[in-house]
Amino acid sequence: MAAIELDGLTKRFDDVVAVDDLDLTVREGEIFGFLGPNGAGKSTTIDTLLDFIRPTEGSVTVLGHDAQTEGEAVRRRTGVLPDGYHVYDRLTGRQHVEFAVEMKGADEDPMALLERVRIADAADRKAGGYSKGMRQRLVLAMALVGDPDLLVLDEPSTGLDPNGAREMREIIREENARGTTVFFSSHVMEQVEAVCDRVAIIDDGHLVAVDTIDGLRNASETGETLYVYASPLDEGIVEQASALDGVGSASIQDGRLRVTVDGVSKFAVLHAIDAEVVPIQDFSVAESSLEDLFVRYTNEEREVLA
Ligand SMILES: Nc1ncnc2c1ncn2[C@@H]1O[C@H](COP(=O)(O)OP(=O)(O)OP(=O)(O)O)[C@@H](O)[C@H]1O
Repeated sequence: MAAIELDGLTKRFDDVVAVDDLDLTVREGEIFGFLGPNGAGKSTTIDTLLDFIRPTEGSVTVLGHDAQTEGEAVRRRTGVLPDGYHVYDRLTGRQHVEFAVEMKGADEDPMALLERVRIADAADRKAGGYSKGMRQRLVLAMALVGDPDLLVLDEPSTGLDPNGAREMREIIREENARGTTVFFSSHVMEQVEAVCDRVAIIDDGHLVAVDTIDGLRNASETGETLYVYASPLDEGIVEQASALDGVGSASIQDGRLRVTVDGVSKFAVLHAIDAEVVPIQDFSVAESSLEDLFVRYTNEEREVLA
């Protein structure tokens, strides 16, 4: 059974089409990244999963339940870390979790949940004194009450420092290892690349890609990026390099010529740069990051629509 099944999901707000005919399947047990630039439709999609927003057209099925007619069953089995969460400054961490346990009619030990999100040592401090990362983990502990089968995280790394983001990734992995499907939205590519089995990219309400990160790399043929050390480097050189066969894009970055290679041998491109554009002093090769892929997919989509 799929953890999430969107079938022709469309949501219009007056004349704004926030989500347009979205088909998407998230399998049970996956860590699934839902990527898109600001305003792409991520939060709107997430809100339909929990029946906070009703689709204009299409259907949403979560853990085998219809999100509209069986919303309560969905919410019982789903833990949510919302984008705009807040904590009560004057209550302790433990009190927050106790409250969530009571609300869900569960019988879990709040301390065990706080341990899972690694803030047990601050359990009896007031949440008003927690850092942003601690507050977020506290809300995550509340989302974990009732042992959800699906965890929905809306932008879980926003505003976290690198340590906080890493810790969040570790917690996500641990929860997944306990058997929980994780669906999280993000525009922080690094976060998604490090932890996801598959990703979907959405732009302007449309689904533009669904695949593993390796699959996206192969499909977009942006297998590699070359960094070429040469002198002189100027816009004329960039223009000449862009025009070479097999070059996706060229730019100057940190004093190097950055060239993406599209479906041809990198050596052919290096040779052409050296022979026809500028003598190469040195070079390095990097695999495309998800960030490159993301920019490419979302830009292509805009070009198609233009
Ligand atoms: N309640 C609403 N009324 C009118 N328009 C809305 C409403 N909610 C969202 N939209 C519009 O729908 C589109 C998608 O918004 P949404 O918040 O789903 O994007 P997002 O991908 O979550 O963006 P972000 O990364 O900025 O949170 C945007 O154009 C937004 O302005």
